[in-house]
Amino acid sequence: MGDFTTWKPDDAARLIAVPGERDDKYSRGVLGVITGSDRYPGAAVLGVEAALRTGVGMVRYLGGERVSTLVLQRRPEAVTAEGRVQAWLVGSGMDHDGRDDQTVALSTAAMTQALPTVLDGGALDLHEGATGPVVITPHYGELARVLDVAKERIVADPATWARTAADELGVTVLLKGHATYVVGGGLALVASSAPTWLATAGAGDALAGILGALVATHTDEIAADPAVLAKLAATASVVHGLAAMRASRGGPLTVLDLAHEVSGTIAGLLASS
Ligand SMILES: NC(=O)C1=CN([C@@H]2O[C@H](COP(=O)(O)OP(=O)(O)OC[C@H]3O[C@@H](n4cnc5c(N)ncnc54)[C@H](OP(=O)(O)O)[C@@H]3O)[C@@H](O)[C@H]2O)[C@@H](O)CC1
Ligand SMILES: Nc1ncnc2c1ncn2[C@@H]1O[C@H](COP(=O)(O)OP(=O)(O)O)[C@@H](O)[C@H]1O
Repeated sequence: MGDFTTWKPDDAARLIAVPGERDDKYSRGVLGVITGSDRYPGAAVLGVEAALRTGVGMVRYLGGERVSTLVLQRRPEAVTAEGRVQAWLVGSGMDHDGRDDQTVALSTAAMTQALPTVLDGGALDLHEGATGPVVITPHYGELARVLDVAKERIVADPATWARTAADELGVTVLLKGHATYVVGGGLALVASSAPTWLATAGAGDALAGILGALVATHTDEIAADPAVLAKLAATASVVHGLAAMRASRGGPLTVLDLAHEVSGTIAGLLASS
């Protein structure tokens, strides 16, 4: 993996924000989430579930009525009213070619608040209008679209393309695959703790939720040091991979089972650090 540093569970454990006695739901961090669409409503449910399992003061989900109803049916903890947030997660399950007016307006407003933002799925191109630090989470096909290169070139050398993307786009890049490469803030990290059973629809939506929660609970640290965003991205990948191991137990997994295992994965990381 060349000059990429392997990000290990011990490293990840240091990037978990444990609430203090004086913390409340607001001081811990509020994650604003603009994900899902009528075409892909499940992506919103999976991302919110994974974010809450990662630990965050509040998830504020903003989306269409149908998707909001599905999110609330699964997670009544989610707040669906607009309000202040510390970080954004935008784009998982967003219909890239058919973003509706409400989604465009919400996403555009989110991108100009100078807050740390995770961009996934159908919102990867919104990094251009962002005023805050951005981490994008493409798979190979999505990065090919963003950079307008053939997917085969990225498949052949993902580590190099993760670097190229970070340089060209000026954002932190988390490039998903069996090994996940993270480049940003002067760091080049790789996480490869995931079982191959993780190659299943919706797994990336859960990863985005995990990362969103980690970002929302570290906004002061990100403001102080841009490299923290890359460390959080690699941590999300490690947590995701370990939770997938626990959900899999050597066999197939479902993404909700993975999300369920995130809480125990984090407890395990903290206990062994
Ligand atoms: N339950 C839900 O609501 C779910 C919602 N989801 C949401 O759906 C949206 C669309 O996501 P998507 O990845 O399915 O399609 P899209 O971005 O158009 O891919 C473009 C092309 O890229 C390729 N390609 C794809 N994956 C690849 C990979 N891992 N590694 C390498 N290549 C890969 C493939 O090209 P091919 O290999 O066929 O040439 C594909 O045709 C997105 O917002 C997501 O969040 C999903 O998470 C599923 C569960
Ligand atoms: N062969 C593999 N081995 C381990 N993990 C994989 C493999 N292929 C994909 N993954 C992981 O599964 C997830 C798939 O995400 P993504 O492609 O965005 O799917 P979706 O859009 O359906 O959620 C990513 O976290 C990626 O790192």
